[in-house]
Amino acid sequence: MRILVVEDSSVVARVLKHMITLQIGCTVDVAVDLASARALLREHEYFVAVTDLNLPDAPNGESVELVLGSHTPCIVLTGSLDPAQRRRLLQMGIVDYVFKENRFSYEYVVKLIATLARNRATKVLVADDSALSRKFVRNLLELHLFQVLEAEDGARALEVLGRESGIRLLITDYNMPGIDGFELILRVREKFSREEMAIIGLSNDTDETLTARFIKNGANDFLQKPFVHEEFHCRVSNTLESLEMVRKLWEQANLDYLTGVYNRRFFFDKFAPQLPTLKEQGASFSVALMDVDFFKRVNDTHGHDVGDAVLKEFAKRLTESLGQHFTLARVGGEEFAVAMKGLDKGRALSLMEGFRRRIEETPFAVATVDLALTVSIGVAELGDESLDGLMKRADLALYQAKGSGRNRVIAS
Ligand SMILES: Nc1nc2c(ncn2[C@@H]2O[C@H](COP(=O)(O)OP(=O)(O)OP(=O)(O)O)[C@@H](O)[C@H]2O)c(=O)[nH]1
Repeated sequence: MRILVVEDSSVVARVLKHMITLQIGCTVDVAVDLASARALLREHEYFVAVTDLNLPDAPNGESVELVLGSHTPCIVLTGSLDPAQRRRLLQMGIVDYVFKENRFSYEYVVKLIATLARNRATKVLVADDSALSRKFVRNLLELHLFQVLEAEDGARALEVLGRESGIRLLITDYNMPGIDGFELILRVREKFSREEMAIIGLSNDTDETLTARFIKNGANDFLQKPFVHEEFHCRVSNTLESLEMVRKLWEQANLDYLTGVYNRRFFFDKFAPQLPTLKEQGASFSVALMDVDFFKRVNDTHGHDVGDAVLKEFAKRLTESLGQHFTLARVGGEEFAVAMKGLDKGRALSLMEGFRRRIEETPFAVATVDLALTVSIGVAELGDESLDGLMKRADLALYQAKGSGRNRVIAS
């Protein structure tokens, strides 16, 4: 990623270059006037250009025209801006403008660049029955490099959400034929939690209770139409920032910090409440509990770091073996559990036997050592018991596998 800074003040240019290089880790070129900016833009493709509005050879914002003319997203730095200039710059399609006031202004620029880089991978769905309104919102989002999808009503929005994975933000109008904004949010929240997707409501309805109603229905924020560019972008970026924060908290609570697989808490929270229904339906459900054999020796001989790397590799191999169908968690130090919905004892046993064999056949290449390791596994199929009871039976089977020589799978 390459960034262009067009700035005649050597102090400002140096500060910006330093901060961007340090915090974003990309190459920064500096142009001190329009002529050198033109030459650099000819030579390189830039992810974004941060440009001063007034340069010695371009006193009237010609640098903005130059940058936008080369299809490069443009952030404008300026000492001041009157309302007419502001309107003109926004119409031209700049990403944002920043006043050169203090160090927080430069921090804002760096944060904005980092946000733009993230936005490139962020999908946003816009649901609105007005084509004009959709286009307006799409343009604003595309200026900030989002991947934008559109739906002309609530039903189509649900269709898109069913077919496209990874949509992080839904922006929905209130008044739409068929499924309106409220109903759409309710339906979306049945499938997507607040950790998975953020929602912003829009409306030009003057009902002053709308904001609260949208938020009570599951939206994260609400915008009254018509809105100004700056407010739209602030709301979108705040909403996505809080989504990111909620997601991080969720990850800290539910994922194992070392291997990245689910943790014990997630495993029990997810499956304990499901067991009564699975029993009622007569569905097959098995669990496996596994433990790397003589793992203490790995730590004792090669050190804790190598032990950690083995656990990571073990979790990776197990994830690959299981595919999307089954759930894996690290439930203890070197102990992993697998939940296998739809598998009876026999099928669970053969799946685990395949995995045991693969561990035995392929040594772990960690740091400079090749470690031949094995795993013992206990399997149990759901009977008339709680998840605790089922896990205890799998644990007993694992204990038997250890006791009868290790490197084997035993079903209870
Ligand atoms: N490197 C590393 N080691 C861990 C971690 N958690 C637990 N352990 C180690 O795992 C080892 C478990 O050893 P034991 O329970 O005695 O069993 P074992 O050596 O695996 O032998 P068996 O299970 O009887 O085959 C201990 O040395 C723990 O310190 C971890 O997060 N990282």
